[in-house]
Amino acid sequence: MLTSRCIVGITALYLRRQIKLQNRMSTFTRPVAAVCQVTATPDKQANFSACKKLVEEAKTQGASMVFLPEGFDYIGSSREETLSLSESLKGDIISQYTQLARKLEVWLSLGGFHERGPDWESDRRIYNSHIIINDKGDIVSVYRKSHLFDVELPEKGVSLKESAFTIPGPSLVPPVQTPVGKVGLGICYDLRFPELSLALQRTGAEILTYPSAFTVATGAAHWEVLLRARAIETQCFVLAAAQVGQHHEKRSSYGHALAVDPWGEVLGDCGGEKPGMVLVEVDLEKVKSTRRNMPVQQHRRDTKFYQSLEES
Ligand SMILES: O=C(O)CNC(=O)[C@H](CS)NC(=O)CCC(=O)C(=O)O
Repeated sequence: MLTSRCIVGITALYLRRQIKLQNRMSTFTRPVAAVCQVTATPDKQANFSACKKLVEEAKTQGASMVFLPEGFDYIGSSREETLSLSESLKGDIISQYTQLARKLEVWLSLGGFHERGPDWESDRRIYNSHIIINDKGDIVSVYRKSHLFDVELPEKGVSLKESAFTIPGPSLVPPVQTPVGKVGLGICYDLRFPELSLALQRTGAEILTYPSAFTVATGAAHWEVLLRARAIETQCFVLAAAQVGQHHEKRSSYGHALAVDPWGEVLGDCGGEKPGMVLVEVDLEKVKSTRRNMPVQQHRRDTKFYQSLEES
């Protein structure tokens, strides 16, 4: 009796282990994206170490592309500090990341790099740049944030003037083919402009990315609603890495790095407390079936149709 119960116990354990293994393997049937959240400070080296750990962990867990937020390099405590810490694409920070991508053979979305502008020596202005690095360590795309966050919300304690140090990007960039799908590039505040997401969708995006450093007040009110709306309108996956928590005495971010599927369902949420990541399987069949079943892109009228009210 005792013996047989024992065997039953062991068999049950064995079966449970098999099921676990099967579940684990089933999460690997599609390419995996890691959507990260960090608490960057003005300390660039510490920020790199923290991001590197997340990238290594994501790779170990099977991710083929890792998404880091706006300000992954640093969040400065003053305009002066933000400017003086900036670098060019050929500087140390980006070369550390290209080496990391090459060594781990993983793709990276670096969500908002403080990039010295073309006339840095004379005007000390930067771009806010979203950089895609492939698994060989090459920079394959650079998108420069086109909508700048100049916002005063006195009753919410929000006052930021991004244009005081940043040049608006000159253009959108075409979606990039990656191991998880075709990725359209935005940054943070760009999320509020559906024109941008539609333009990316029309040119082939299957995944939209909005690496962010949302304020706590605007994040609580708008973040998830906007991300899900962009996913539903475009029938794309939306992956949004985020900054979370306190960066320095004057600034905190909302967190909740999010992964949303083309139906608008939240697949993963990093919460509002601490750094971390969510791993999501990107099943591009979901993009196809959502678009097939409800072909809103085909139902959309031409641009003239929507402008007709302004002209009359
Ligand atoms: O300043 C840096 O170093 C990095 N850049 C940012 O943090 C940017 C510009 S201040 N933040 C946002 O766009 C927040 C948007 C937002 O919170 C909203 O749209 O509600």
